[in-house]
This record gives sequence, structure tokens and C-alpha cells, in this order.
Amino acid sequence: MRTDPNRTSTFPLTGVRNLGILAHVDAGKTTLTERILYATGTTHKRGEVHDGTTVTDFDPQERDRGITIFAAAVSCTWDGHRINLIDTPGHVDFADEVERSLRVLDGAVAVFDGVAGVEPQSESVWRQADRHGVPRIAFVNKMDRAGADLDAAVASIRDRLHPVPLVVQLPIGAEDAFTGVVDLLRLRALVWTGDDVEHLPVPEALRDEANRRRRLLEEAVAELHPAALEEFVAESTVSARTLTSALRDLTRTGEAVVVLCGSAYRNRGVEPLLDAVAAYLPSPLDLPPVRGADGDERTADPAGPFAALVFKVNATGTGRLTYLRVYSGTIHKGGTVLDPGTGRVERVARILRVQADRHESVDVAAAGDIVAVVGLKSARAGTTLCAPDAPLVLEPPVVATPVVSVAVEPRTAAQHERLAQALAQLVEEDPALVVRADRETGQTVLSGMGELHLEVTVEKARRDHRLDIVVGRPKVAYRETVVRGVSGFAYRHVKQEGGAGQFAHVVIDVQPSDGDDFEFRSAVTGGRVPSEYVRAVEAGCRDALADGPLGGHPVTGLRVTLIDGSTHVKDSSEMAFRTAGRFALRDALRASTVALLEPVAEVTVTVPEIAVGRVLGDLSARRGRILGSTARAGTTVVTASVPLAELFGYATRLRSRTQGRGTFTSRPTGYAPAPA
Ligand SMILES: Nc1nc2c(ncn2[C@@H]2O[C@H](COP(=O)(O)OP(=O)(O)OP(=O)(O)O)[C@@H](O)[C@H]2O)c(=O)[nH]1
Repeated sequence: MRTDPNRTSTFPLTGVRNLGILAHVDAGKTTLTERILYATGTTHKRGEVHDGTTVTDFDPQERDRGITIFAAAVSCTWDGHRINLIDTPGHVDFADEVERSLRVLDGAVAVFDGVAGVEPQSESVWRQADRHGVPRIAFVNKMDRAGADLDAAVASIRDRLHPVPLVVQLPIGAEDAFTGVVDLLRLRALVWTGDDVEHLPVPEALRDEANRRRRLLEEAVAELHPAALEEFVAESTVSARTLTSALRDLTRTGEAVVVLCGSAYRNRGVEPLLDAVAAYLPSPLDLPPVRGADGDERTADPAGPFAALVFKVNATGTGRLTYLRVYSGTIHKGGTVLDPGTGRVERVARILRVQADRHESVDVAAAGDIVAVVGLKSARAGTTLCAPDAPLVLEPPVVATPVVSVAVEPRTAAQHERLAQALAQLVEEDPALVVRADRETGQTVLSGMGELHLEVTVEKARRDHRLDIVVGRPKVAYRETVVRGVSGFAYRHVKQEGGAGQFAHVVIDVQPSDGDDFEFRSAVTGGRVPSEYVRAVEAGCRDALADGPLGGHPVTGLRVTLIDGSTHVKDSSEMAFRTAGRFALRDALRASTVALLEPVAEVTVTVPEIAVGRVLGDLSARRGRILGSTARAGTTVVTASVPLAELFGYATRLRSRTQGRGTFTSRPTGYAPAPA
């Protein structure tokens, strides 16, 4: 196998680690990524988030705001392994970007704040990773901060996320004096001075505690792993070697999560984390084959038919970049790929190994690689690309439905066309955005996952396209739902003027359903309505769902049953039944009792104790329902369920109510009835 990383991207597959870094906002993902790049010799300078000098947060807005907005890919080598690393955003508004990244990752490092432990967004990303079955290692960061406590953080991981945590280190010193860790597998100390790490015997004062914890680790591993148990029973101990291979198995099956600790900021704990990534997380070869929509499977074989999934598109700048994860086969520069969705065959002009905003040309990309390619015009996030002679469609990532909208307009009419183009490009890059024209006002409405998501998008349009944009007040996306339905609602669609006539007659029942979904079934007997017309009625009903009777909002949570209908020998058609289905449901909804639903979010507000009263008062004025509060070391954490519409501008309000000392996070939890 060729291994020159500059000319080719192939690397022994067993040594490839496609890795994501996941966490709550500000837990230290970007800083950790910087230190990984530094430790692996990929960069020679340590970038800092607060200086705006990091490699992965290269977008001007990321640098200004000090947060990650776009998942960035970088790659580095460590101890014979190639690590392709994706630094994902921590803010809930960009959860969709995380979702798309998780779809193509083989493993993840979940970063936790050593003081705060599990935070709301760490919980959300953990669940996302659970859904995708991504094996994880936990890194408890910020061990240098006052109040950092590894045991408390591990307890919160166990209690809130429910994995079996296996702690493989013991911190040496605490807070400012955190200088290193005891490696419980090899029972040796790693101590950092500046950027250098020294391997030393376990300090005398920690020897008993280290032995005790090693014993706990052996017991916990033996409980889960047969080979470790056998050794434990036979020899009343488990060797470092057996522990390592057991931890690898348990990590890959998701039965347990290895926990390490450190301080990314002070560059302590990074090398053992990289060792753990190499030792425990899976290579593309360790994963089950990917499966296409028709059940066809592909294994991570560079010699197999080519198959890849696009997870990101960057349409800004000179060349359109399509980021993809190769699952099988090999693609060469100049080769062709098929987009089975559109049937288009396109040429891959260049293949790039991505280093954040820098790219390095390579000649080939093979199974297991994450690369960007130039030359593809139509592929979007979620598109499968495959060999033209071996079509396959992989399941695309799920795209969330936007919950917040703003009206956007250019300040001068002359910029109308350019704004439309800019928005089209942004939507192409970000599947969580939707642009539409408001039916009543004719204004352009941009919808997304939250206020920050829209703010960032508008700012990007302003900067990248030099547009002067006026933005309206944000609005939430309402929905409508059926509270009391109607039975036996008949609709007859008859048209006789000129040409061929149209005839369709349907009778439907409309009832509330248990979930948010739309359910449709037919109870028509005796073939009175042929099955193709039944399908047309269902399609017509789906058309009607876009436009609820209260305010034209999408309608959810209802069950429609087609109970009867009739056809005309000559004049019935699928189109006529689709039209009948649509108007039948539209009119049936007008005759039903329908309620307005609004999006709600769970907010977690952290405030100094003296400001709690004011914050609670403010939350209830915002129609918030308090779910609980806990006090710890002078601060109180309040959780509440609040309508999203009441959260606009809350960040500013909270700052002024707490003299800048309060912080909050929110995550959408669904829809609830809105006041009349
Ligand atoms: N004391 C201390 N501060 C840290 C440590 N790691 C990161 N920080 C600081 O915490 C802040 C947030 O760090 P980031 O690396 O931007 O966190 P992030 O998780 O990437 O944040 P988002 O990308 O916005 O989600 C920065 O000011 C860092 O300097 C650490 O180990 N110790």
C-alpha cells in the first residue's frame, strides 16, 4: 500500500480512525483539536479560541464569536494511525451539522467540562451518537479549573447518560496544581512540564489509591468481558494487555465507555487520549458493512465497487467542494461517479485532503477516507455517489424541520436578484435552512433551527456576497393539530366544461392521532375505489396538510380514513382523486376543531444565587414552566420549559438581569398548545 500522505490518501485501513469531537458549547472541543494537531506535529503553533487563531474555527464569524459553527475536517497521523478528525459545533442551533457529521464517523471523543460535568447539549449529542451507534471515549476536560472533579463528572456521566464508564486514569494534583495522570493500565505516571511529558513511577502518595482504582477497573471489565473474567478468576488480576484488548472490544460494541481526563488548554492529557483513540476506537474495517436501500451491502474494501456518502457541500468561493466519506472502493482523480438519485454521471476533477481551510491535492481516495472533491455540480449533503456500473443508494442523514423564521429583504431593490442567489447557495450548503416567499406579504422568509442559526446565515450572506440586508423580527414556526375531527365527510370533485371531464367522489373520517404524524388508511371495500386512486387520495391529503385552516400552518397529528367513494367509467383519473383528496381534507379540517401548536424549548439557566428570584420571575412572565432547580457552590441551575417565541432576545435580557453572570442554553423539545 502506498503511504506517502502527500500524493495519495490511502493508508493501511486498520490504522484509519474517522473521529468526531462532540460536546456542549465551550467544553473545549476546538482547543482540544488544536492540541491534537500540535501534538501530532500537524501544526507548529498552538492556536487559541480567544485569540481567533485556531485551525478549525477559520470562518470569520467563528473567530469573532469564539464558537464553532461549521464542522471542520482535519487529518493528522499518530503512532502509525491516520486520524481524520471532525470538530463539530456544540450549540444546539447547529445540531443538524453534528447529525450529518455523525453519519459518516466511526468513533467519537465526547468532551465534558470537568466542573460542570454533563451539560444539556452534551446529553443531546450523546443521544445523537447513540442513535448512530458511534463508539465513544469520554474526555473530562478543564481539570485545571477551580472546582474540577473527575469523580463527580464521571458520576454525572453515569447518571445522566447511562453508559458503563471505565475510568483508566487518576489525576495527579487538582485545579491549578493538576500536573499529570496515573495511567491505571500500566501503573505509571505521566507528568507534563510545559509541552513535554515525562513517564515516571506512580508518586508514593498516590500508590494505594492507584492500586485500589486499578482493582475497581479490573473488576468492572471482568464483569463485562469473558476473557478478562477468565484471567481474573484464574489469577485474581487482569494484565494490562488483556485489559487493553477488552477495552477495545467493549468500546466498539458500545458496552462501555473509557474515561480519560486532562486540560486541553494547558496541553495536559492529549497524548494518552490519542493513544486511546488508536487503541480502542474502531477502524473502518471493524464496522459492519453499509447497506443500500435495496439491501445491497458494501464492505470497507478498497478493491470493491466505489460507494461514498456526501455529508457537506461548500459552494462559496471559487470551486464547489463536495465532502464525502468513502465506504468502499477507490476513486481516482479524473474518474467518474454516478449520483443514483439524479442518474447524473460526473467527473471528479480533483481530490483534496482537507486541512480545515487548507487543502492538499491527492490522487486517490479509498474506502475509509474522508476527503473533499472538486468537479461535482449537483451532489448535496445526503447524496450517495457510486461507481456508474454498480449503483447503490445509502440512507441519507435525517434533516430537522426548521422552527424559527425571519423575513429578509435587500435594502435596495437592485440587490434582489443577488440576495436570491446568495440564499440559494446558502440553502445548498445547509440542508437545515429553508427559503420561501410569504404568501400574504410576498416577502422572502428564511427558516432555520434557531435565532443564532439565522443570524449566522444572514451575516454570511452579508459578508460573502456583500449584501445590505434588512432582517425582520424572528417568528416561530407554528403548527396546527386536530383536537376533534369529523366522520363521514363527503367530497365530490366534478368538472364538465370542455374536453375530458373529471370525476372523483370520496368520503373520509378525520381523527386526532397519538403522535405528531399523519396516518392514512383505506377502509373502502369491494373495490369501489381502485388502489391507484386510493394512493392519489392520500397524496391529495398530504398536499392539504401544508395549509392548515387556522393560519396556513402545517397540520400534524391526525389520522385520515378513506371510508367510501365512487368512480366514473370515463372521467375518473388519479389527478381527479388527488384533487378530491386535497379539497376533502381541506374542508373536513375547516369543519373540525383545530388547535394551534407552538414550538417549546427546555432552557437551562445558570445564575448566581442572588439573581434567582429575578430570573424565575422573568421566566414565568415568558410563559415558562419551571421544571426544577439545583444549587451548587453559590450558583443555581434552573430548568424550565418555555415557548420558543418567548426566548427571542433572552440572552441579552439574562445578561442585564444578572450583571453578565447568568448563562443559558436551550434545546427544542417539541410542540405544545399555544394560547388562543
Ligand atoms: N481552564 C481551561 N479552559 C479551557 C480548557 N479547554 C478550553 N478552555 C477554554 O474554554 C473556552 C471554550 O473552548 P473551545 O475550545 O472554544 O470550546 P468548544 O467546545 O470548541 O466550543 P464551541 O465550538 O463553541 O462549541 C475557551 O475560552 C478555551 O480557552 C481547559 O482545559 N482548561
